[in-house]
Amino acid sequence: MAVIDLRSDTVTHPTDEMRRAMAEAEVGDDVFGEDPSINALQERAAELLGQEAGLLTASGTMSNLIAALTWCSRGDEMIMGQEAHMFWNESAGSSALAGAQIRLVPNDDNGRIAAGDVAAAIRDASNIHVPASTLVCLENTHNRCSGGVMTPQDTREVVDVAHAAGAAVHLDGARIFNAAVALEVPVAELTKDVDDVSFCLSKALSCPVGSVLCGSEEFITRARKWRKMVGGGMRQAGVLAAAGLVALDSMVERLADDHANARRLAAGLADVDGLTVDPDSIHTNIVIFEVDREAVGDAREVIAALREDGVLVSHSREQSLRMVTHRHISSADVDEAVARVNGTVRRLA
Ligand SMILES: Cc1ncc(COP(=O)(O)O)c(CN[C@H](C(=O)O)[C@H](C)O)c1O
Repeated sequence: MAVIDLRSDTVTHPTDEMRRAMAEAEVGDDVFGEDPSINALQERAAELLGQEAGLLTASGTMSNLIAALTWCSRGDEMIMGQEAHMFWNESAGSSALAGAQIRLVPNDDNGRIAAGDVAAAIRDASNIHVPASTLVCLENTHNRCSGGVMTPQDTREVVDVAHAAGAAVHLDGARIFNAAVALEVPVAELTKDVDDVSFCLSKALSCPVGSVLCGSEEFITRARKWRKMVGGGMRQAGVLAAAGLVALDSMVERLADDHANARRLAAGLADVDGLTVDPDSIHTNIVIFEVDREAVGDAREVIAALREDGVLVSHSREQSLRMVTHRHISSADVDEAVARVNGTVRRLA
């Protein structure tokens, strides 16, 4: 039985076109700024996102950490949503390495944080007891909030409040192209107003490795040094950048297919006794659903049972599981996955 892997869009493999481009990539030593493929990707990414410059990093986690290191001094405070990936899934890097305290504000069901909540969280650093609020972090789309999207207006409202208080805004845009496709807006509409933004090449865009951090020339100059410090300086990594250039050319529009499959998946799961999900809440490629403990069982036991039946899912919160659609998941795979989930749930009930 073929396994249906819905754990994440991080499981995607490079396309044949990417592999050809990787093999033929023009390369150089990127520590000296001499890799033509990396330079082309960084310039292309910055232009697409309405920023001045870009920096290839090894991962979204590295990009987010470099943003914290660049904007924050030790003892500063970073404001972010209580469900932020930077708070839940990055090994406390911003605190451990950047020495910044994290201040949480509520996320709504879509993963948005409210400008009013950010304004209320800004600290009065003139008081000797109080840390300075130097960075506000956004996430679009939102991982733990079912792939929810922030609109350009949502983004500008938070940026205006942060800037009024002298804080910078970092956008964790791991899946920013999913947001742009779902909203049917140019990606720059979602990224041009923030102070820096990272997006992942290695998720739904299907590259084997990497993210690109974009911002002002001055920010990127400082970020490049922090990247070097954390060991992220790379040599002939143009073989990776070449895949990124292919991704930006060929893998963005198709994200709408992943979104349609996610809605199809949610509609199927909604009909399974013991599972709860609202198909109308699915806007991109992430489906988070609730498992009734009494009717079905503990979420982690359900993950194990689904694995036995050939469906791989990931854990989200308490009794919630997550499925993520991507280029290796067809609509037929979605229907087969729902049928298998039905069988598993009946077996456990
Ligand atoms: C919003 C966001 N920002 C940053 C990252 C980190 O990217 P990587 O370090 O995995 O490249 C992720 C990865 N998310 C991964 C996944 O979704 O499977 C896991 C949970 O880390 C992310 O979802």
